[in-house]
Parts: sequence; C-alpha cells; structure tokens
Amino acid sequence: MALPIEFEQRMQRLLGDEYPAFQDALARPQARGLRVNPLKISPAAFAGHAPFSLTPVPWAEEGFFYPETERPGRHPYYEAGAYYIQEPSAMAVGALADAQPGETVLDLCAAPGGKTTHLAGRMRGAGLLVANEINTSRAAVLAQSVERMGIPNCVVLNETPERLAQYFPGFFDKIVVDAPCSGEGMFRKDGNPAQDEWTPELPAFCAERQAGILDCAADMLRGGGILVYSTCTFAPEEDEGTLSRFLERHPDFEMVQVADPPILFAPARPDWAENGNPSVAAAFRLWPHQLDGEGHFAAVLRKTGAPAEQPEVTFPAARTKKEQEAYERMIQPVLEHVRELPNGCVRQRKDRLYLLTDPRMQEVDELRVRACGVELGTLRKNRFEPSHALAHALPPAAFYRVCDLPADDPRVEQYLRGETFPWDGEKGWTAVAADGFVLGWGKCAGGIMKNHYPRGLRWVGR
Ligand SMILES: C[S@@+](CC[C@H](N)C(=O)[O-])C[C@H]1O[C@@H](n2cnc3c(N)ncnc32)[C@H](O)[C@@H]1O
Repeated sequence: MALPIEFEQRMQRLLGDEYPAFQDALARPQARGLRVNPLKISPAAFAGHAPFSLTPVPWAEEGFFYPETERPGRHPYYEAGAYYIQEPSAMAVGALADAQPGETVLDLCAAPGGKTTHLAGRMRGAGLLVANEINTSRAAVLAQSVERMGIPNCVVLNETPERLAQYFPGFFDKIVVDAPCSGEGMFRKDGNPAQDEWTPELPAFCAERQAGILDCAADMLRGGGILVYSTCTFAPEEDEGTLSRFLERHPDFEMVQVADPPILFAPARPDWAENGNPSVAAAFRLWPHQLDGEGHFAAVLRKTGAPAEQPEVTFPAARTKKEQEAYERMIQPVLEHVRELPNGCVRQRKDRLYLLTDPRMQEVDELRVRACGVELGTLRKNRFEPSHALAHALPPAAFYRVCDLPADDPRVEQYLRGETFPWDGEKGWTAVAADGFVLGWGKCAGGIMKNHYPRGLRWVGR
C-alpha cells in the first residue's frame, strides 16, 4: 500500500538527503519487542531462560528485540504477565519517565497500557500510579493489562483530562502524556490502519487536542514535577510545534536536558515548527532509519516552583478491639488461600473485597473507576471466591496450593483453553502456574483441576 503523497512530500522536504534511507526503512519489516515485567522477574533472569532468542533494546533495560519468526504473544508466559509486547521505540517513554518507588504518577492517555505497565515495573508496587483512558472500551483493555501484569498500586480511570484536572490539582510528581496523534511513526509500506485515517489536515486537528490535554496535565503536576510528552508521529506541528506553543502558554515549564541520552536518539527539530522554541531541541526524535524501531517523539519537561502542600491521607486505624476483630474477620477468607498480601488496607464494596495499597485510593469514588488496587475476590453465600487479579498480584510462594507445571506440559494449554485436567493435589483453590509464573486459579477435587481461568481470556479458537 502506498504512503499518502502529501506525507511523502513533506518528509522529503524535511529530510532532504536522508529521505531515501527513511523511505527504505519504511519498506522493511518492523522491529518487534517485548518488555520484561520486573514485578514478576528481573530482565536478566528472564533473558537467561527465555524460550525466545532475545537481544537487548539499548534504550530500555527491560526491553528486548525478538525475531519475526517468534510468537511471544501466544505463550503461557505472556498470559502470566511475565512481559508486555511493546514496539521498541515506545519503550523510550517509560525509560525517560523513569518512575520510582514511592512516587505519585499519572499516565493520562494510557490504553492499552504500554507506558502504564512500564512505569509500574519501575515503581515496584510502591507509590500511587493513576492510569487514565478517555475511551470506555479501551479503558477496559487497560484494566486488563494492569491485572495481567499484577500491578498492585494502580487506579485505572475512565475520565476526560478536564475532569481529572479539577480533581487532582498539583497532585502528581510525574505525568506521562502519550498523546493521541496522527500516527505517522507507525506507517509502513505494507500498510497500517493509521495510514487509512490520515489526511493532510489531521496533524493540525491532533495538535489542537494535544494542547488541551497538556494544559490539563500542567494543572495536575506539582511544582518541581516532571512531564513526559510523547507521540508516534513525525509531524512537526504535533511534536516541536505542540511543545513550543505549550511553553509559550506555560512559562512555568522548562525543557529538561536529559543526561547521557541514548546515542541513537536524534535531537528534536524546533526549526521545523512554526515559531519553534529553540529549547525544544532537548526533546528526541526516534527515526526508523537510525534505530530498530518505529518513529517516535519524546520530551521531558519540568514544572518550576515548589510543590503545593497536599493534605495527608491515612488509612483509618482500627480504634477498638471490636473494630480490629471485624477487620480480621473480613480478610480471613482471603488468608485461607494466600499466606500474605501486599501492604495495604482491605475494603469491602458490596460483595467484593479490594486491597488498597495507598490511602489516597480511598478518595477516587466520585470518578469513573475501572480498577483500584487489587481485587481480592467475591464473598458468596458462606464461601469466598478469589479473583483472577489476586492470582496475578502475588508470587507463587504466597499461595498455599500451587500447581506449577512446565510451560510445555500439555495441561498448561488445556488450562488456558478453559478445560479441566488431572491433578493429584490437595482439595481447594489452587494457583495454576507455568514454570513458576502464575496463570490463574483452578479448584482441585478428586484428582481433577476444575478450571477457573476467566472465559474472556481463554485460548479458544486460537
Ligand atoms: C497513543 S494512545 C496511548 C497509548 C498508550 N499510552 C500505550 O502506551 O499503550 C493515545 C490514547 O489517547 C486517548 N485519547 C483520545 N482522545 C483523547 C483526549 N481528548 N484526551 C485524552 N486522551 C485521549 C486515545 O483513546 C488513546 O488511547
């Protein structure tokens, strides 16, 4: 499929002598990447026993290229959340944001969850990660990614940036805006849906929308906080242009000169944008003819000034012995299945129990919440049914009963297909795992493992 002619003409004008190399790169197959989930295994340990041939992505310590012939998206390790399939250039964003344990982080345009899951891996379950997606069906996919990767400290929201900005003024230490864009960086000679939707007017439309989103992000960042802005387009209007106009509207922001940036990242080109701000040259362009990845743009900015004081929020302390006993009775059914839970406070909502890992999670009820902390399970009449999210949030050692099979044991595929299989284990809820990566729950009785892998995730017809 041909690339849009107006796009080709613009890129030819901008790139000059470099254009043939760019054009050749778009005719080659795209590089493929996966990003190891440090919440489940360290990248080095995974690379040491991965069933795929992996080569490190130079700009993201968790990232690896895999060959076109491999299918890591159809492997039990994928279902267990051991890694996330992510286009290699897109890994630059999480690496630049470099979220840390204990930080308060917002991923404002988050679905399907590539950046969220990268940020979460670096936060190691500590701090608060808010992942927001405006589109309702995409927010459901985002919540599923967060669940599969076993992220305990995340709130998944389905809100507009404007509504969030009213709710969280000056709240976040770091905000990632991976903005909706014209998607030119994903164009390939062999076609991509973004190509069909592209028109010469699209970059201007996207730039306007990006401005609105960034203004909301600016309100939600604390003084001294970090904003990471990224797109997957080459259009200067949406990259250097959007940032230059943002800096004009927000003199309290400045570009950050990233120390020791990866040598494969090219400096941004403010000279390509109308009234480009020269400081925007500190941002990065990732070019498909200069590295193994698609086209990307990424920038790091800082909000100057001091952080505003935030009210301290704590979990309610059980004041009386009776209250403490009632709390213990509530979590008792969970602790019959797992030895320990991540730090936090258990809360009941209708018939479900949730573990909130951060006290501020108690305060999001007025928003459209898709997930909050770890859903532990459902209280049915006289019994407790553990949730799929709980299976993903804990290491195998935390479960009383584990059925850990080699990944190539036929029972693993049977499990993922939703079938029962023979298992001579102790009666009761059992975590089913492949090579130590937990896949979900089964319920063992009489030498049979009854399947509790969620219907929507089953390998049916695949
Ligand atoms: C580039 S994608 C995000 C990809 C995601 N960060 C990842 O790494 O998986 C941009 C997202 O912005 C969302 N979006 C569209 N319009 C928006 C708006 N006005 N405000 C906020 N987000 C919007 C889209 O639904 C889309 O999911």
